[in-house]
Amino acid sequence: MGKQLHIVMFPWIAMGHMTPFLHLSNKLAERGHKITFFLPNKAKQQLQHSVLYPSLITLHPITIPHVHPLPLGTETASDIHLHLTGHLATALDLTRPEVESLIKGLTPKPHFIFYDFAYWVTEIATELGIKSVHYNVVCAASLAIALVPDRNVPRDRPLTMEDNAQPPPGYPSSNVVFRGSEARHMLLLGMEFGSGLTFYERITTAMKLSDAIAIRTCREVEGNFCDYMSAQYNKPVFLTGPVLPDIDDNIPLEAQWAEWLGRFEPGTVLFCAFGSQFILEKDQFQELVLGFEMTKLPFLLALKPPSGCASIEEALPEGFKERVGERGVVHSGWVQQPLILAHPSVGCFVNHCGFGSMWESLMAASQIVMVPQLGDQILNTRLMAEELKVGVEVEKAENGWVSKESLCNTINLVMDQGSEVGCLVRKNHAKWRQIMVNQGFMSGYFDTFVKDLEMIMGT
Ligand SMILES: O=c1ccn([C@@H]2O[C@H](COP(=O)(O)OP(=O)(O)O[C@H]3O[C@H](CO)[C@@H](O)[C@H](O)[C@H]3O)[C@@H](O)[C@H]2O)c(=O)[nH]1
Repeated sequence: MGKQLHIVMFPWIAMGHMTPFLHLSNKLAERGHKITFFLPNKAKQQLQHSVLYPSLITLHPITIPHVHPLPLGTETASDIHLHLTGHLATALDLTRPEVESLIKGLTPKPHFIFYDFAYWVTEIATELGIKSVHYNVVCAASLAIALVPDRNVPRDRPLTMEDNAQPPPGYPSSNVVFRGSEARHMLLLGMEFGSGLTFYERITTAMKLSDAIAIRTCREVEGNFCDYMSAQYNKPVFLTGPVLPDIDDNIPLEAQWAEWLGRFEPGTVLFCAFGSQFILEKDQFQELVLGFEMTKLPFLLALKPPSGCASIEEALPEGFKERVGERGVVHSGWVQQPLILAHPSVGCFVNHCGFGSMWESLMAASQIVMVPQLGDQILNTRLMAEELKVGVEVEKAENGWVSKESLCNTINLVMDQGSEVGCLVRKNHAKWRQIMVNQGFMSGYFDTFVKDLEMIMGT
């Protein structure tokens, strides 16, 4: 090993950001590097068990100041409704004096600060002679389409759908784009996101001020988008690869799922999960579960109760349980997604194509059906369905509604052994999976990433 690096991690205070920053920390610590990770106290309690190298990784709590109108005690995005998130960004900015004094007190002096939303840490870093790396945990395509200097986001008026219809000049794909009313997902760019900045201003400023941009992706899948980012910001773009946590062989799949999945033939069960964030409306939830019922295949759905419902039981359509019997399970708790995907009975993974699930689906053997909800998930889905052609996106109505027929037909399309589309995506997926699971693929990325860091350290 080369020199031991000391790296400060300061991610946006949302689980969807802190978790992948912690996976990255574990990989760096595995190679002997030291990590100081700043995060709110409650998140520290939640994430402590995921620290694999406690002698090298220190989770350091920071105090999130109260900002009106956030509820008292708010510490992370999970504590609040989406529309309040801008105020949480203001609270993040108010941690600056504490963060500054903590960084100044660290020994040995850190070599790097990794951050995403707290653009101002670069000023602290520059003053202390520390390099700053803007680490991105979403796909390069979503950065390239929305968060580059060449995208025009006017300051003097709200964004319109017309502003968003076209990707920025030189954007390298005509497939990985928003279609029709999906452009509404870009309206967020012009909205205030803490301390009087728009979301666009916050993130592009954060990237402009960095010494390097790092992205949790790989060149094979997103090389053209990474090159575009590098040209737009005129700085190096380093890739970490997917950085998926290793499966711990000592922790088996929970007995209830191992037993239930074990009842079915290999490759026949549908598994569905929509990540940690999104909550469906009740009518859409019911329509989707009816779509699974229509397939006549066994299914395990790990879904949150829809909005306005305290439990899954309360949300299920009338007579659903009696009709599907033992063939279908709708579970509202957390399941071990990677272990379920590794089970031989699972034949199809119906998912929202969050960035974590996207990589996990590529590494799994099952067919892939995608029902994206949020902006980056739509672009991930286009990447998978249109560029790599490894899965199929469920067709939606213009208002975003997914009908039971549409879901059922798409599942049948990939599960039917004779279907042309099913064969094509199976073949392409097998090819990509082979690349990803190849010994040395992930570690190769990581070795290069560490070398990249060492290279800019001396500049
Ligand atoms: O019951 C569950 C549900 C999820 N997971 C795991 O949780 C992670 C979920 O991550 P992801 O697929 O990225 O979904 P979200 O948590 O919804 O991701 C948020 O963060 C991502 C970036 O990190 C964005 O791409 C998404 O749009 C955003 O919703 C994955 O590793 C899953 O294996 C489980 O283990 N069990």
